[in-house]
Amino acid sequence: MALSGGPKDGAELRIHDSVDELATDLADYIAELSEVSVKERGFFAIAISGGSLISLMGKICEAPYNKTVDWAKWYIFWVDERVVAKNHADSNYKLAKDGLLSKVPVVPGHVYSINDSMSAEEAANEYEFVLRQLVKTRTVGVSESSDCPKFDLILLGMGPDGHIASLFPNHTALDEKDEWVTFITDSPKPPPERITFTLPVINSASNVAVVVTGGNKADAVHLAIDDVGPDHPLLPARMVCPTNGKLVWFLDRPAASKLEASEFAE
Ligand SMILES: O=C(O)[C@H](O)[C@@H](O)[C@H](O)[C@H](O)COP(=O)(O)O
Repeated sequence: MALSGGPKDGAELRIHDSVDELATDLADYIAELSEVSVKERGFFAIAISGGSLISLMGKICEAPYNKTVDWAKWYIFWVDERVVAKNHADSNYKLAKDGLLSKVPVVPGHVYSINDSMSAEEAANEYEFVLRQLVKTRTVGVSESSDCPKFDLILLGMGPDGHIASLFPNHTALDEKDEWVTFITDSPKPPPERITFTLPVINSASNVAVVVTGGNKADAVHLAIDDVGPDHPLLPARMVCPTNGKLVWFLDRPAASKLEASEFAE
């Protein structure tokens, strides 16, 4: 049974008894948002991360979703990417292509992978340029309160240190306010060179989901969600707070095991 609620800034928590149950709920959530966006805007602009998120999203490629989702209307982006060749084992594009995109009829021209023949800085600039063109045509929406793109859905994982996308604790990339896409060359999680959406872009989305499983992330989940006060480190995941959008945390029991909010305690 999923336990839902929202102790922090209107965020919704969906805590699941098993990873399988979480994966089904996540597929339902994505399919529903896709349907709403296609109905309202004619497109579904979705940005995905790397890591365990991709296998947790796997059910979206299975029945019934593989037949019911309007795949032709999907426009797919990466919240962050490692600066490696697209066929490299570390590539987030390769992970998603092998695990998801090769299994459903998405339109190849709607898959916005990062240019892998450039430096991190050039690739970030080019990705932002491409996004700006798509915002002009409204394929990707535009935020009412900033000049940022407004993705229909941004899907994030979270590391045990509380990083999301390629935004790591205490890194200067967290302070980036002007760029939509930035780059880092010193990622504490290998590989070191990455490009990433900035916080203003993540927080301009209509919907953001953070998908976290496993007891090794329970401390970070607690610090990201509970009312811990200023003496604790401000984790990047805690800075996810959509301005006009909706935030949902998908957690399994081990990841949620250190949450203090009484209604979520074991
Ligand atoms: O490219 C990356 O490294 C990711 O986009 C990163 O932000 C990931 O989502 C988290 O590190 C969680 O990864 P796991 O779910 O595998 O722990």
